[in-house]
Amino acid sequence: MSLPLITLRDLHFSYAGGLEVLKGVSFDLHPGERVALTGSNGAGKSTLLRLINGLEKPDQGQIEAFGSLRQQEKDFREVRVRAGLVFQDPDDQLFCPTVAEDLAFGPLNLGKSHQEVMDIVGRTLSLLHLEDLAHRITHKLSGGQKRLVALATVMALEPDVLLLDEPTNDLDRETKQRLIAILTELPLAMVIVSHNHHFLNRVATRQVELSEGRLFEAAEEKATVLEI
Ligand SMILES: Nc1ncnc2c1ncn2[C@@H]1O[C@H](COP(=O)(O)OP(=O)(O)OP(=O)(O)O)[C@@H](O)[C@H]1O
Repeated sequence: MSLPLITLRDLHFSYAGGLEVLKGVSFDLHPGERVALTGSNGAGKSTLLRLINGLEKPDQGQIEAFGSLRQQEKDFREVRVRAGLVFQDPDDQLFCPTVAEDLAFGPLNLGKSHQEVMDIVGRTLSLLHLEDLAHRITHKLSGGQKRLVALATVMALEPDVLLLDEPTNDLDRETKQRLIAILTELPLAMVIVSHNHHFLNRVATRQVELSEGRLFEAAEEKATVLEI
């Protein structure tokens, strides 16, 4: 198997003044893997995604991403673009007046030309079947629509890895099916946090569980790892 995109080594983490949430977590994410990250409420799943993305820093342990050790804030700028985190609450992700502007914000910030950005926005909306929402006012969208648009804003950065925190919340059955089809066709590695086991069984190639601050590999691997 190819070299991992992300490696976590013996991560320990506590929020200020709180109990230790992670007590020595090690994990490799390989190209093409779609890893289901499960665990009970408060187990530390969102926290682990935030650590991968550098939004929290470990008390102890190492994070390697895309071939480099990442320690300081500046090391994580590239990681945040290449490992796109879709937050549990879309309102944390969407802040522009319209959907198209929200999608354009990230690529414009990366210095892409107006034409490139227009192409990316069009391509991403079409990939997620969201063309009809392009000129809608973001804060007036439904919960499910916001969730898909939040995913689109991350996809517009053309990441190598997706970190998805509860991606099916607010989605109706049909939209969930559409999301399953989209995710399983994307040639990206993913870590997917969800309590929806039906969804995870359809999408994930591997499952890990966080329990009492430690990460356990599920005994059986699911569908074969996507070869890319
Ligand atoms: N900003 C914060 N400050 C202090 N404690 C926090 C903060 N964010 C989360 N926690 C605590 O850290 C623990 C892990 O939270 P986290 O959100 O990572 O769990 P989770 O597994 O994603 O839970 P859920 O399935 O309910 O979304 C919880 O006890 C939570 O209360």
